[in-house]
Amino acid sequence: MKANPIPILEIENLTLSFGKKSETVTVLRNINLTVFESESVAIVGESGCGKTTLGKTIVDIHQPTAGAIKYYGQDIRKMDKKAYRNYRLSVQMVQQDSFAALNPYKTICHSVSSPLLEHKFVANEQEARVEVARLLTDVGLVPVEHYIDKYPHQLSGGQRQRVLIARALGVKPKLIVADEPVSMVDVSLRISLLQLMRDMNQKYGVSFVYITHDLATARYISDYGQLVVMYLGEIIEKAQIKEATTDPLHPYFKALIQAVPQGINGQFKQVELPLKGIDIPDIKKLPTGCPFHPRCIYATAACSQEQQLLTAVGNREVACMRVHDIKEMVGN
Ligand SMILES: Nc1ncnc2c1ncn2[C@@H]1O[C@H](COP(=O)(O)OP(=O)(O)OP(=O)(O)O)[C@@H](O)[C@H]1O
Repeated sequence: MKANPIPILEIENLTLSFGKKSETVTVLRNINLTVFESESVAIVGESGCGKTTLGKTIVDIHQPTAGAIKYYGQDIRKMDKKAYRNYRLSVQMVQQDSFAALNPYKTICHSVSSPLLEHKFVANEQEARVEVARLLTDVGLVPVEHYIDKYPHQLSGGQRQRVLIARALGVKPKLIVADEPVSMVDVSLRISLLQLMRDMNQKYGVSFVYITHDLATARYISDYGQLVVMYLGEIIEKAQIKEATTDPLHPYFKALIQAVPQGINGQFKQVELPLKGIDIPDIKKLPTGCPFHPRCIYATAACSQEQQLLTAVGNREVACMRVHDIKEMVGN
């Protein structure tokens, strides 16, 4: 952690429900998270745990049912028009599906230059083209003339993701929420895209919130940043990325770490996961007490009745009442 880091975004006691009355589903509960300048935060968890919903809430596509989001200390719901516009430009989202995110009938130059012209980052189309060329170079789409006048279908998935990152960078954001940016990209190209986010983070100091179900990729995005583990709409562990992945504390996070394939002498070892069951409970019918207790090998009767909220354990936060007992039992 850098000395005196400045918070860009503070999410406070955020809850979000979809639907009305009897149909209500609470998808995010009690989320507290601060993202600092130049930090890359990785949000991990199984499918359906609420990662995308949280990402969309950060950019105000979804509005919280309770709680607040602050941008540089100001509640986004209480901002005047100018401050709100600045927040919307400064907090960008890069979606998972690059094909859907780009207009198939517009060239790359058009798609990347539109926000530049709309928000007056450039004076005219000529200037816009120069800036698009600079942005494409920045994200590694060189030589630029091979890409600038192409249509989305003429590029690969990895190249389209680079275009989306270029478009987001054009409006000089402070924070980019990248939702599974590499999941639809060939495995061979994933690391280079993660490296690009890392480079942009280092070159421009842009913070990233990197959403992924693939824990193995989370360690690639930064040396400086938090890892946030979600389970059924809640954060269950929050720690610095490096420390967290070498010493997971929550039993669910321990299982996630063990699920990451580990090659030993070129062979992949089949590991038995420390879970009672692999099925994720339905978010609409949450278990009583700790939501993880039906799958937890360390759960006691108390875990089915009471829920431990996220609590400081050393320099991280964990939502498990048995965390100290488990540490003693497994000896780490
Ligand atoms: N607009 C919506 N209306 C109702 N329910 C929704 C809506 N959007 C998401 N959900 C529900 O919210 C829950 C969390 O979905 P979300 O997409 O945020 O999860 P996720 O962790 O990003 O999953 P994945 O990794 O599969 O994308 C799911 O049960 C989903 O069905």
